[in-house]
Amino acid sequence: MASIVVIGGGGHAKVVISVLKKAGCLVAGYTDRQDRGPVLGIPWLGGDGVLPGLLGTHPTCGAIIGIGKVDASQLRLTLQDDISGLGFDFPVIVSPHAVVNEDVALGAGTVVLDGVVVNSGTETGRACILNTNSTVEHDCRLGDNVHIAPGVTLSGGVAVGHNTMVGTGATVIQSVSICEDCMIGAGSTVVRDITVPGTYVGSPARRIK
Ligand SMILES: CC(=O)SCCNC(=O)CCNC(=O)[C@H](O)C(C)(C)COP(=O)(O)OP(=O)(O)OC[C@H]1O[C@@H](n2cnc3c(N)ncnc32)[C@H](O)[C@@H]1OP(=O)(O)O
Repeated sequence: MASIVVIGGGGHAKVVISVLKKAGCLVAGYTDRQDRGPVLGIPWLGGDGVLPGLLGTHPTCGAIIGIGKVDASQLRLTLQDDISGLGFDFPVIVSPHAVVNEDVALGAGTVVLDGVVVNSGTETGRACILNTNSTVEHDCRLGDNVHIAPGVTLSGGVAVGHNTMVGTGATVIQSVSICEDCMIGAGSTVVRDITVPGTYVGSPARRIK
């Protein structure tokens, strides 16, 4: 049976491992710089240096990034690309408690956590996080490494560029585009296109950095 290794053993990894277990995946272990002990019963395998050897013992092993994202950094995507280069597949992980409707395309290594609704016609890039209880309405376009934080609502036809994070509980009205490398503050409301990378907060959201 194929198994999966989780990259990172912190808080986001815990959520991902819980979803993997519910989805019936066999989790081989997690990698991390430090031994955090078993995470939800899943063992530490060592640092990322153990990954090439793992393909020898677990030839059908896939991987998923268990490191969260609270900014517009590229780290998760860089890690995913590096580990893909070793020969690991990055499957799409969807919680059995999420709803992904017809005609949705999710990029490699994207995780869809509990309570998420993704509506028809939406596409995401690679390594995205659709976090707990977020809603991604119809016909949205998300780039690579986008984090839609818990409780966010993206209305229909929204576009979000690579590496952007939309913070907890934020709302984006229909047909708005947010460019790459942005940080949208928790609880903000985005009502106009955002075309310059930066940090945006408030209702309506305005650039502060
Ligand atoms: C499962 C999980 O936990 S996933 C993680 C989810 N986490 C999030 O969604 C975090 C989102 N992050 C935020 O909202 C942050 O406050 C940020 C990134 C927008 C700003 O953080 P920083 O860059 O550190 O800015 P800082 O805290 O210095 O605030 C700058 C100003 O913006 C204001 N501000 C910061 N965040 C917000 C916000 N969300 N809404 C309105 N105003 C805000 C501050 O009050 C401050 O105003 P002041 O200068 O008048 O005092």
